[in-house]
Amino acid sequence: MLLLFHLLGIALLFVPITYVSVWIRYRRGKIAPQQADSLSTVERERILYYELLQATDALRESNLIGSGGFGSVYKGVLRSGTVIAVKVFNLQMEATFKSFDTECEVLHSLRHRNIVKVITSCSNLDFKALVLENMPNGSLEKYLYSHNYFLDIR
Ligand SMILES: Nc1ncnc2c1ncn2[C@@H]1O[C@H](COP(=O)(O)OP(=O)(O)OP(=O)(O)O)[C@@H](O)[C@H]1O
Repeated sequence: MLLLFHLLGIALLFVPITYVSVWIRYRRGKIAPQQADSLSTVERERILYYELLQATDALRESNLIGSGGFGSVYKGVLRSGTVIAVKVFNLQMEATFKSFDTECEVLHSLRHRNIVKVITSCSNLDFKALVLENMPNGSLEKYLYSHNYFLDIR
């Protein structure tokens, strides 16, 4: 009889523990796909290659703003009317792939009024570009190292 009480006690303990652990596993399982979903939403928000071509008039020479160590920057206008700067990475150089990934990662995680904002990116096997907020006053470098440009800091 005593043994029966013991077994009943164990069973009574076992049932809620099992229930709680199954519930925790179920919640974890439910949360993981939600995170994946939100990531894929970010992916989906990436701009399409043809949209970038449309915005920059097929990377027209007259839209070229400047060039840097890893590629060229073009001015463009999205269908919404937003003026953008498209940094197209030169994939001829091996280091460019790493630079694109690093710039994506760093600029996406930084948010400051003095740091250029990354609107989105466009990436496939043979084309990589960052869509940046357009800085109409151009490079800070020219203000820092030229005698002909002055910043109005009043
Ligand atoms: N968001 C922007 N808005 C307007 N012009 C920009 C923007 N980003 C870059 N530019 C222009 O394009 C030029 C090239 O920029 P880019 O970032 O490719 O070169 P960088 O600043 O020398 O950096 P890196 O060589 O490391 O890529 C800049 O000097 C600037 O004149």
